[in-house]
Amino acid sequence: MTAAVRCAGVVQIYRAGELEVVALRDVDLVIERGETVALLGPSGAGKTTLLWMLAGLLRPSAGRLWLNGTELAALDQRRLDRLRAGHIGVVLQNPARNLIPYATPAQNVAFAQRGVRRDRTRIGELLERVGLGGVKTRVGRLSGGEQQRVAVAVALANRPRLLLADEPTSQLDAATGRTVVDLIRSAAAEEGTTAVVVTHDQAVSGALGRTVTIRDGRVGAEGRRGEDFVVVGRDGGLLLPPEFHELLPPGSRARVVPLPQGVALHRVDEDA
Ligand SMILES: Nc1ncnc2c1ncn2[C@@H]1O[C@H](COP(=O)(O)OP(=O)(O)OP(=O)(O)O)[C@@H](O)[C@H]1O
Repeated sequence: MTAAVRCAGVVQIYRAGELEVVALRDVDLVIERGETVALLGPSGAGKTTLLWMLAGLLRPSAGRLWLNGTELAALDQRRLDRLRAGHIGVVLQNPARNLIPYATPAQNVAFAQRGVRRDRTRIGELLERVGLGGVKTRVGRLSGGEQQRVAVAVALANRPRLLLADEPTSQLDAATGRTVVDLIRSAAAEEGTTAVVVTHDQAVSGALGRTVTIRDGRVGAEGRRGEDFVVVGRDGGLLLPPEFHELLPPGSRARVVPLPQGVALHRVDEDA
């Protein structure tokens, strides 16, 4: 089956005058349809950059990117806009940025359905699920957490193939955060929506099917069912998890010892 997301050697370099920041270096990633992925990693690792790329808001400096088998670089702006409106739901870090402040939650979700089939039942259901059913207040007057929940409903308005959410529970308490995660999980299970969620919240990452940890612009680790694995990069490189830095400090030398199913790394001390 065609993967929902495929990144091959994706690089992003931001240029600010003389300065170059390499935000992503050779990201290889495949996400299957209906998977729910938590994108983890320290601040500045490149998570938001990767999300923006998957949303078609940023074109990679190098590398290739496919959504459901369609290479984004091959689309002209009109086709890209159509793909984004119909098939991609996005929750930005600051949710107020993609909401209409003078409209009600229901009007906001309805607006997301413009140009696509209007589905009033869906609007009501989504707002009910995020605890905002029947709320007639203008969105600009709602709290940050309520706006965040409206943004999730807006992003799911068209049963997107791909949901991209940047810290969608950052302003929610644990119980409300869980309702948002449950909604994302049921969109995946019932509608095949693939979700990529940037989060620092372990309750969120633990409830999603897979974790992908970005470190220093690369996929450093992946986890499933509570277990973390390192990922071998296209150059053969490995990013050792920080908890092993004491055993193998940066710059240390190690002997690579082959084993039947992989290799072991044995530190070689100076006098060995
Ligand atoms: N528009 C930009 N111009 C220049 N540098 C940028 C720009 N956007 C991001 N960066 C830099 O790219 C790197 C990755 O940033 P990004 O926002 O993707 O990280 P992040 O993992 O999402 O961080 P956080 O968890 O703090 O949101 C950082 O070093 C950041 O300073």
